[in-house]
Amino acid sequence: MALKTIGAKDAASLDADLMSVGAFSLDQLMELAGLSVSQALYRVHPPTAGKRILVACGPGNNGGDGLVAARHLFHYGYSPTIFYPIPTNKEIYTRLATQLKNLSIPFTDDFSHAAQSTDHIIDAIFGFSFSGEVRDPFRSVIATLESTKVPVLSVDAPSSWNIQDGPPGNGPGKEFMPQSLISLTAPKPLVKHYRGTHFLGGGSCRPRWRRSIIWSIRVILGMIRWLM
Ligand SMILES: NC(=O)C1=CN([C@@H]2O[C@H](COP(=O)(O)OP(=O)(O)OC[C@H]3O[C@@H](n4cnc5c(N)ncnc54)[C@H](OP(=O)(O)O)[C@@H]3O)[C@@H](O)[C@H]2O)[C@H](O)CC1
Repeated sequence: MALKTIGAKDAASLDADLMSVGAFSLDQLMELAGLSVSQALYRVHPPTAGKRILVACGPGNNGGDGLVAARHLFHYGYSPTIFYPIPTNKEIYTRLATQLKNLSIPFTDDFSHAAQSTDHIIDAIFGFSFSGEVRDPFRSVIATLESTKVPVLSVDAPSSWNIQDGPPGNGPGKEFMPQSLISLTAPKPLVKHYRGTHFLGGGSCRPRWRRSIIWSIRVILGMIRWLM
């Protein structure tokens, strides 16, 4: 099924419109994004399948979605562990990290070690603002995601993939194909290279294709309305 997609530039300007004309705050959008991520994880990996969830968080808003998702997962009964190697100083991220620490959710510095004793991984490293080749300290993290046998749910984009063109031609990530992907706001063009379970917001695109088409149309109409 061909899905309508929006590129990185349009996704960023849609978010900017939501926060200006739409009067949403970043906290609200991130909370909804992280909640959707936690629900997608629950769908593909209920707690009975294993409660240990390793959440890899990058330095941008994609990482913020991961921090929010971890809090919700804790309240569903999972045992999340956070890998967050470049904690960002902006207030929103420090509050999200404090909320997790207040719940005694552990943070780890060693991703490859943590990946050996977890039941599922959430890849919230890079979203639609990723560009170029993966830089350190994330190169070895992407290599671990690529080689691990543990299932991975990627948030908005499989980290290391070009938002427009999909997997990189070489370097870390060229073989990375997460078991699940959740697209936020709308699918990005990279989804045409994706093979796996695909969620849109909180709903899976496979069995719920009618709903995803309607949802995509709503997003496009919304974009046109904001632009006029
Ligand atoms: N509407 C929604 O549903 C919402 C979705 N959200 C999520 O936000 C991301 C986009 O967030 P953004 O902060 O714009 O960017 P990213 O998180 O994708 O990444 C930015 C950081 O990544 C670094 N970066 C970029 N390229 C590389 C690279 N090649 N190697 C290493 N690091 C890289 C970048 O560093 P710079 O030094 O380049 O600035 C940034 O630190 C979207 O995808 C959703 O997941 C929001 O929650 C809002 C609501």
